[in-house]
Amino acid sequence: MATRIAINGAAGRMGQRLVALGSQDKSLDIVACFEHAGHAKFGQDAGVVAGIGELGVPLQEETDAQYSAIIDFSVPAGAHAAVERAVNAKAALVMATTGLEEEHQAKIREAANVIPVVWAPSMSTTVNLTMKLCEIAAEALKDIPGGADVEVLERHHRFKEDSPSGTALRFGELIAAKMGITEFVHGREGRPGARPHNEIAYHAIRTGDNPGEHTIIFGLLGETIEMTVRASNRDCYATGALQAAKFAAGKPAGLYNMNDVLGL
Ligand SMILES: NC(=O)C1=CN([C@@H]2O[C@H](COP(=O)(O)OP(=O)(O)OC[C@H]3O[C@@H](n4cnc5c(N)ncnc54)[C@H](O)[C@@H]3O)[C@@H](O)[C@H]2O)C=CC1
Ligand SMILES: O=C(O)C1=N[C@H](C(=O)O)C[C@H](O)C1
Repeated sequence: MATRIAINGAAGRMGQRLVALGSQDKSLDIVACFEHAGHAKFGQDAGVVAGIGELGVPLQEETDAQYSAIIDFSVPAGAHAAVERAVNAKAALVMATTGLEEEHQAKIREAANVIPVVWAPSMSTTVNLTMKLCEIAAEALKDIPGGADVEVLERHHRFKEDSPSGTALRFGELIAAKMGITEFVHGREGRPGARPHNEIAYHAIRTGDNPGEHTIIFGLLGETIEMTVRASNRDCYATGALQAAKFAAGKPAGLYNMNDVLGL
C-alpha cells in the first residue's frame, strides 16, 4: 500500500520538486500540501503550482486527510507548525528546514520521544557520503605534525535566508568532534593574526541560482586535500526526503538521520 504523505511548504522551491517527484512515485500518495495562508498561490492546486498539472490537492492550512508522514521544507515558523502537525497526526516527521533557533530544535527533539523523526540539514546521498569521508579525513589528520587547518566553503542561490548553510555547520560539527576543535569563525577581516589550529572557519557565498555546493578544505604544510560536493539541481534533496518519509512511516518513535535512511 502507498505511504500517505503531507508536504509542508509545498509551494516553495523544494516543495514544488517534492510534489512533482512524489506524484510520480507509485509507492507514495500525496494527500495534503500545506502552505502559509499569505502565499500568493494559496488555495490553488499544488500540482498546477509545481508545473505537473492537476494533483487534486490544494495548497491549504488544514486537512481532514490522514497521513503517515509529513515532510517539511519551509521556514522556522513553518517547521514549528510541521512538528505540531506531525505529533497531532501521530505521523512521522521528515525535518529538512535549516536555520532553526534552539527553541525549534528543542521541539523537534521532544517530538522524537513520541513520533519517528528524520532530521538532516541535507537529504542528498552524496552530501551525506561526503560527511563520512570528511570524518575519515579528520580522524586521520587530527594529530598530523604541523597541524591541519579546516575551512568550510559553501555556495548557494541568492534567495537563501540562512547562513552558513545547515550542511556547512554539520560538516564543521562532525570534523570538530573528530579533531577536538572548539572554536568556529565566520569569514575574516582586518588583522585577525596568524590562524590558530583550534578553529574551523565558514565562508558563505550567495550568487544566482546555485542549488548548493560545499567544499571542505584540510590544509597541511606542504599539501592540501579538498572535498567538494555539488548539486546540479534540487532533486537530490527531494528524492532523499521522499525516501526518508517511506523509511520513517511506521517506525518506532526516535531521532533518525540520513545515514539511517541511506544505510551509510
Ligand atoms: N535538508 C535538505 O536537504 C534541504 C534543506 N533546505 C532547506 O529547506 C528550507 C526551504 O527551502 P526552499 O524551498 O528553497 O525555500 P522557499 O522559500 O522556496 O520555500 C519555503 C516555503 O515555505 C512556505 N511557508 C512559510 N511559512 C510557512 C508555514 N507557516 N507553513 C507552511 N509553509 C510555510 C513559504 O511560503 C514557501 O513557499 C530552507 O530552510 C532550506 O535551507 C533546502 C534544500 C535542501
Ligand atoms: O537553502 C538551500 O537551498 C539548501 N539548504 C540546505 C542547507 O542549508 O544546508 C541544504 C542544501 O545545501 C540546499
